[in-house]
Amino acid sequence: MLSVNHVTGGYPGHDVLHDLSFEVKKGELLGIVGPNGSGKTTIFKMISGILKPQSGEILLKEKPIASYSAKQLAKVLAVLPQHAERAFPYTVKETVALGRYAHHTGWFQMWSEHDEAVVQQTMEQTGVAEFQDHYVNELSGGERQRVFLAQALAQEPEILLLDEPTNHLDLSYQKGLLDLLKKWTRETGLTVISIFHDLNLAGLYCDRLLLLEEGKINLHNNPNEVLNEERIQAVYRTTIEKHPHPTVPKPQMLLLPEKDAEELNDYRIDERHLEHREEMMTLLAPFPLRTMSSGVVGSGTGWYSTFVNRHVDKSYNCPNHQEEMRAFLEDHSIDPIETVGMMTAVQLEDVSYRLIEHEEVSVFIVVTAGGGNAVDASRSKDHDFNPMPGTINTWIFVNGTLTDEAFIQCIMTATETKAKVMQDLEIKDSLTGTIATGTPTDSILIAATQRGSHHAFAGTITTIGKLVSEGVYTCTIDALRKHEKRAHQKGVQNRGQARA
Ligand SMILES: Nc1ncnc2c1ncn2[C@@H]1O[C@H](COP(=O)(O)OP(=O)(O)OP(=O)(O)O)[C@@H](O)[C@H]1O
Repeated sequence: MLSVNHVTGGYPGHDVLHDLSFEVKKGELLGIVGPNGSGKTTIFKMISGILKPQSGEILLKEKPIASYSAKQLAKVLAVLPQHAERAFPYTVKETVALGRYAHHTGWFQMWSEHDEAVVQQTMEQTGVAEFQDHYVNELSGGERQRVFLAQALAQEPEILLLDEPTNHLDLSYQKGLLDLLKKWTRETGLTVISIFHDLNLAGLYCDRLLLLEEGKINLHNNPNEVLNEERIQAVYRTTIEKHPHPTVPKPQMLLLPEKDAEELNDYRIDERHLEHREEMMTLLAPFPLRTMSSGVVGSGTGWYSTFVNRHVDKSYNCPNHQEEMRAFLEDHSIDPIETVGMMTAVQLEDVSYRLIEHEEVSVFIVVTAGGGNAVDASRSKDHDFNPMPGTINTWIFVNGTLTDEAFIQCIMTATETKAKVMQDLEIKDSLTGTIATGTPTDSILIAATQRGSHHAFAGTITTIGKLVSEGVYTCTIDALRKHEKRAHQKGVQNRGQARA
């Protein structure tokens, strides 16, 4: 659809673009990103024929841009400029109708039914139809932006150039506009090239991104490749972090205010963040932690800031326990999207937690445990599948930065430690009579602040491994003993009542 070949040029005495080459396919949504002054608007001006390259050429549908008359170009290409603030005393409908100019052959050509239908449709699509008789200069910035978008669409272009289209739009219109553009590219083959300052929006919606740096292409590739943390930090010269989007497989670039970044470096998750609420225990982190977990919600890997261990009755049996858990969290004003949530039949008062430190790193361990349902993993084939609410739930908060490998090793270290606790306390699998290794529905959470000291490994004898094994060992023993004591007291009580 569009081919930019070795384009160099800019303004008199000021070459802005240096040997730019890229192609845009029909139906593609290409995002142009880059710091202020990197040449985004300049390349737009060249594609729309306002500026001529000093060397190189731009082909639109295989014909040089320069060979199109203004009217021919307007039939193929429409532009929504950055500052769509040209307020003049026309009504919304009159303004949108100007977009039909390219389709009229003479001054006196009649306004056709098709013209009317296109104008009405684009006004509907952009949400401006309801004020079509208002004057443009009486609208808000966002409303005006949508009017000029409707005008560009009324041109029925094959390619649409948008300079920061979401600039004046509120969240709902940003999403609405970008969803619509994406739909058009897919369904009608409209090609869209858009400048974005918001890298997250660009990453969410664009098929590919063109990253400009000082008038040159730094990278032209899919969003995940372009939105690389080191690359964006270097090009934009600022501190950002790349996080996976919580619900769609797209990258999100997060800005960290310099001061906060420093403050958060030695931020420590500990018992200050732990809260007991009715039926549940929560840990609320002030920022999302990188997690790997086997929770009922928020399981797998992600970034979560709320951690819930919920008490349920032993008889809890729900066909869709994830959905039920989400509804439970919502009922308690907890956003399930932000949450790793687990269940346990153990009384939450019997929790055991402990912060263990070594020099600049610390680990906060929280365990609830009951051994009544224990199983020997080496004899699991002897058991029927009858999952009960998890009885050993282990939370490991690492106040430091872990690699993915260290996350996995943390899980191994904690699991080995738990099995050793079962062995040392001689907790048996009631079916096989052998020493158990855990319970069939135990859950684990590793959550790291990803700030401060860096740890590549967390096997048993590494710095992190030692903290994890010590914490998990002591907390699991403590939690199991508390649980056992409660069970014993309950047994004594029951026997007493029976005798009475
Ligand atoms: N009319 C002009 N005459 C001379 N130089 C200009 C003109 N317009 C822009 N420039 C210069 O060209 C360079 C690139 O500007 P351009 O507007 O293309 O950047 P941009 O990437 O769109 O920036 P922004 O993100 O700030 O909109 C800048 O150094 C700018 O000062």
